[in-house]
Amino acid sequence: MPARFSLTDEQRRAAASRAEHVFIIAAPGAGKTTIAAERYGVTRFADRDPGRRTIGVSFARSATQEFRIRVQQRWGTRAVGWPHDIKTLDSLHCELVRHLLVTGTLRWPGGHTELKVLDIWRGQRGARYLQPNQGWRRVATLHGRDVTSVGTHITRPGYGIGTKQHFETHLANGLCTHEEIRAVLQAALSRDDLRQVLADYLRNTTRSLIVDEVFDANDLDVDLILLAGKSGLRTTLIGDPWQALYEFRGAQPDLVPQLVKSQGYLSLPVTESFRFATHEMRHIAIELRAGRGVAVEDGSAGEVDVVLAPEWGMLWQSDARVLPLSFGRVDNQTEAGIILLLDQVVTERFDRRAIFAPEAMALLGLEPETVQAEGSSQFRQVLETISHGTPEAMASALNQLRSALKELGSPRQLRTLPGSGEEKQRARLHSLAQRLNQARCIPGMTIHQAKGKEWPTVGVRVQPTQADRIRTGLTESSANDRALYVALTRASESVRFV
Ligand SMILES: Nc1ncnc2c1ncn2[C@@H]1O[C@H](COP(=O)(O)OP(=O)(O)OP(=O)(O)O)[C@@H](O)[C@H]1O
Repeated sequence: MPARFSLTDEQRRAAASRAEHVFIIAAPGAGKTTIAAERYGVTRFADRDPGRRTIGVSFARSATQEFRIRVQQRWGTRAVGWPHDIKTLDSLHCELVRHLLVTGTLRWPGGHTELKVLDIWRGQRGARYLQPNQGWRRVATLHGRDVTSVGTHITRPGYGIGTKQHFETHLANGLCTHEEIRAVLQAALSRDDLRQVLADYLRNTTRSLIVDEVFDANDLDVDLILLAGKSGLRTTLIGDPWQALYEFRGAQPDLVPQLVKSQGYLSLPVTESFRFATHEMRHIAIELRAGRGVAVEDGSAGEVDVVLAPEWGMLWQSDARVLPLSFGRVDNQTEAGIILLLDQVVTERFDRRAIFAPEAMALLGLEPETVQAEGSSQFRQVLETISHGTPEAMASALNQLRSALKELGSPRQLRTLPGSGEEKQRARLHSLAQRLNQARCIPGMTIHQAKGKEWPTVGVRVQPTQADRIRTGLTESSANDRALYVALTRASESVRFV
């Protein structure tokens, strides 16, 4: 199937290079995902090596889905049929650990070889939101060939399990999170015998590995790519160091140049960008990348297609025409219920889902099919109540919402929240009520959610200190500056502070 447009010479050279290890570095809109999809097909159909696959990986689920869609549009659905695949790095980790378990190389508690892998522990028995210096948490480790657990100091805030008994019971039930998978894989890679088993597996199953957004890789990912290269896989790394955003997952953009150097990658820069249709945007993109400051004009929410901010809270505090796609992390069942309420509103307004809606349903123990079939009329009544806008209306809407969730089948005890918890939820409902009266709303999302996407006009909402950084110049080594760079380069026509 022909491409919808002709690739440039730079893009074609990058996609079709015969070098075993290729490193493609490209600016926003220069076609990284386009090239990744092209190269996927080139290696997938060129290597007549039945049984050995071409595998494409990326980090976020949304980016992986985009990669898959582009491949299917370009090469047809067969291109990703077995044994070939496009998946997240996290699912490749799971596949490798599964191999170690089914071959008996490692033993999981209870003898499990098929695991249920959660994103986070939240909602599971014994799970708490743990803050640094709050004591110990359990992590998975290897003792000989057995997966077991050990206590460690809490260094990063997040959901975890502090007690040995709860943690090991989950493991013995075949339940874990991606963090346990990463810990086991990391421990396996640090042992020569187990590393060899993984190298053999990669060599026997895979011919070509294509990594999109490689600057989001953490040390484990980089080690795996290194192992893949050493095991004879053709490896392609594609990315932009200015767009590394996954610090929370341990991204270490500095490791990529070391990897590229140590394995003799052929570097192929792709410079021409297709995103920027105006002089204003071309100027902004070039100046920011050169570390120079730019003047971004002020505008109003009414004149942009989307509003981006570093945090969800900043979006809710902005113009009432901005309807954010989430409230952020869901900490309790009432918050989960409010996300489902928001989900109904954003689905109607924008034909897209609220961020964290699936997690909210899981936390409430609700079946997505039931919520879809029966939730709408229940949530409509709650929305009708909050539209009155009074504090009393918000309080009674919360009770109404809790009853609705019970009726939809939530097995959870939906209680009134202690302390200022209830007030916080009323404030959320009030913010949502303000949006319901608007004739037109503009979607709002965090910069992380906007990565890899583009709109004609983009509104950016930042703190005064961040606006100063944009005026004086950004640096690639600062995670905060990189996020600002990603936000400002999402627009094809214009960007405004809102
Ligand atoms: N050779 C080309 N001719 C015309 N349009 C192109 C070409 N290559 C890519 N594009 C278009 O440019 C846009 C950006 O491409 P793509 O999303 O692949 O870039 P990207 O580098 O992954 O962007 P980002 O860095 O923002 O994630 C897309 O709309 C794509 O269809």
